[in-house]
Amino acid sequence: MSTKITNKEQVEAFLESYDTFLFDCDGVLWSGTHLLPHVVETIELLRSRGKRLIFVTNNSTKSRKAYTGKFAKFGITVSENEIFGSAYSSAVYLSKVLNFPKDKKVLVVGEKGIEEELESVGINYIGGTDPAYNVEATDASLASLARDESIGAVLCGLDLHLNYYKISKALLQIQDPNCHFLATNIDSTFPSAGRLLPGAGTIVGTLITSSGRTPVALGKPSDEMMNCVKEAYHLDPSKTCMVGDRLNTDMKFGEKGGLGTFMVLTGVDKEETILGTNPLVTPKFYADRLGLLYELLQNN
Ligand SMILES: O=C(O)[C@H](O)[C@H](O)COP(=O)(O)O
Repeated sequence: MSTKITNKEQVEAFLESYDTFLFDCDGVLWSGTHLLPHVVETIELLRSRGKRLIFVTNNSTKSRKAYTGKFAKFGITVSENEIFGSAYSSAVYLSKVLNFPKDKKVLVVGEKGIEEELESVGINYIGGTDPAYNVEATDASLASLARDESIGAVLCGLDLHLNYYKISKALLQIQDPNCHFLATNIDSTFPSAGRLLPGAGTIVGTLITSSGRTPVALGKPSDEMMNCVKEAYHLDPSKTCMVGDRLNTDMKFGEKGGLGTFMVLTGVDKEETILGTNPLVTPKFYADRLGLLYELLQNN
């Protein structure tokens, strides 16, 4: 049974239960370029109560460093080490878990965020935002594709400049079973300006369908990401709460990791889904929006 937070006493009890909050970003703090109501005030409230905040996003288009800029534009001061994105999680996995060889390269299907995080851990890559991959698919360009033995992994995330040539190149590589197939995340959609847009999972899906392979996914709700976050921040799961807008990523991630869970209704999943029969996860708490925590405390 999920508790809906609707009054001041519930907010106080909720805040008392946790000392660390993991925040999803899209659909919780903002929707595309639109900041959600009283988010800044709620973050300030939590900081004033001495809470530790970590922003855990599946959006791989920006690196941790670039994310600090996005937060700043919204008037939220966040340091780089408070941000943990799926691009970084993927870079850590390649470097620490796979010990990715120095003489091999990662073929990136994705954006600058992935490139910058791979650079931060010293991993070589090709593809990504390189204009040389903006190639029209013609008989000639597709015939010119050849498997590159120096590529040891394909890492696929949200790619806003996707094209058939790039996908064909990635498929050619993962047809070799020795080439790792990784996905930053597999979200089917993400909220932007009140609508849902196709998520990284739809792009990864083209490679899953064409190759018949399943990637190792490194965003929420993967254990790989949770292990990485737990190790980086020495979390006490019983005092940590995952805040998100989506059952199959954020809430699942929190539940599997043994954390408290708090869902807001400003993103992908709605109240009917939580209250319906057999929801995928039952969040411990939920509320109409994150900013309500601040708003309810203003009432006498
Ligand atoms: O990659 C995507 O599909 C989106 O960027 C992703 O869904 C956003 O993730 P969130 O910030 O909600 O974790």
